[in-house]
Amino acid sequence: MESFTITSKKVLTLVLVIDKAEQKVLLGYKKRGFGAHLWNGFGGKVEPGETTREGALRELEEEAGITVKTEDFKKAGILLFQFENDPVALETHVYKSYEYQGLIRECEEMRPQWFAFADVPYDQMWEDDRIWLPMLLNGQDPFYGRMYFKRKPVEDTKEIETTVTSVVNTSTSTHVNHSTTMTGTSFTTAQPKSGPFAMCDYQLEHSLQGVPREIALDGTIASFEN
Ligand SMILES: CNc1ncnc2c1ncn2[C@@H]1O[C@H](COP(=O)(O)OP(=O)(O)OP(=O)(O)O)[C@@H](O)[C@H]1O
Repeated sequence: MESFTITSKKVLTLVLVIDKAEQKVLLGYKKRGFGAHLWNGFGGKVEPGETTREGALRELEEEAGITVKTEDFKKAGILLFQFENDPVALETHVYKSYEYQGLIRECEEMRPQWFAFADVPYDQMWEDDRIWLPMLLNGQDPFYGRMYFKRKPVEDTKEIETTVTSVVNTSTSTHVNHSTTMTGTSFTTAQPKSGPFAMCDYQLEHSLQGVPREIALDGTIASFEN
């Protein structure tokens, strides 16, 4: 994991609004920027002077036009995204709400749409979403995950061979180690076509006793929320 060493991190947010009665989740189609052409929750960078909660609520209002009351807004977990040969990790604070106020509307960055839990378009989302989003939808939060990404080769050749070298599965944690032979970039069925990165490894712990507040640079949980 030498090439995945990190020296700093950027703090991001990701918000999932859920209609529990209808078993639907609100996602947004990202029209531009990082993760363009993928469906995802709403969120973005936390601005100076803002808490992660404030940043998450602001992005939800900007990108989907809706607000959530503080008491309904729950921290679901933290995901640390690490990229090969990039010392800056993305520490993403994930929030969820079963309630919202206002009218959902599109903006120049995001097109919101409701999806039944069974119809979430995982093949058009970041690859890590299919790992943690089902847990969030099933109420198995709080969770903590670390996801590792490699840049896809530029040339668009045909095949990709993926070998699962180790799988460790316990009731509350999953660790999968993929060794990927990067002979091609045909990520057609299982992976997003448009993203320049491929996930090569991840760790996830869910149903944690507490809600992680921060991840240290060595990847461990630095502190829990009170
Ligand atoms: C690598 N695997 C990933 N899996 C799932 N989600 C991911 C992600 N990597 C980034 N994300 C999310 O994508 C949004 C980017 O936000 P991003 O557009 O960069 O921020 P912001 O809106 O502040 O940008 P502008 O500066 O306005 O363009 C933000 O919610 C962030 O949590």
